[in-house]
Amino acid sequence: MDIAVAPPGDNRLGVIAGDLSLKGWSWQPDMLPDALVSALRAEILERDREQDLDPAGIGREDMFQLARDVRRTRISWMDGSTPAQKAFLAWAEPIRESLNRALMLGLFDFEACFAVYPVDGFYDRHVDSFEGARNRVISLVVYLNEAWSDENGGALVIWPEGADDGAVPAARLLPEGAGAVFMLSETVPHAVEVTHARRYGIAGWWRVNQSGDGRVDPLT
Ligand SMILES: O=C(O)CCC(=O)C(=O)O
Ligand SMILES: [Fe+2]
Repeated sequence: MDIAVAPPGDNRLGVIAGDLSLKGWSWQPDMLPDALVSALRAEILERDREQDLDPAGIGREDMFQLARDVRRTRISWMDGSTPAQKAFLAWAEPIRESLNRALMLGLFDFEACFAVYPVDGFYDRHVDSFEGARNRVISLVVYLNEAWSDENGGALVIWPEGADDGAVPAARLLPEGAGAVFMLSETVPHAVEVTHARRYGIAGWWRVNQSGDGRVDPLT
């Protein structure tokens, strides 16, 4: 069964592009359509129940290392093989096109994973782009939690672009269902505070093409 998903309205896409160029991040409450959130939530709950999730590391491939002192999450990469994933990837595509038009970023592909933070899960302050490669350019996080309150912890803390360690955060966002956060992957530091309730979401990244110098990108 296909899930019909209308693309986000043009105005919202314009606001996101404006926020990104002005301050490097954008918070969009209630951004995902209800039908899409329900389907994605059903899938992440199912994967959680079936324990079909892997401990997340830092970095990828040869740089991959488990780092439980930095990050405690379980993830499952999307491959577009379920109706919910297909609908989510289709929902993300016009955003890529719009960001490319507005900001001339040359975003080329998109990778995403389901992410479950167990009770006591967290992710220390970091930026999303790996050292040495300009692969991830824009980060997207969407939340699939049914209801969330401040006592649940698990807030996403965002610092201003390029802020140093002691800087005052720019925002502290509760992971409320259907909300979406956009960030410049290379320059916006962020962290997930310790969560006191199971916390469900998706993390995704739009990447630029790294082909050249004897390597073909994407690798798959
Ligand atoms: O779940 C969040 O709020 C942020 C996750 C994150 O920073 C990441 O996966 O890189
Ligand atoms: Fe991140």
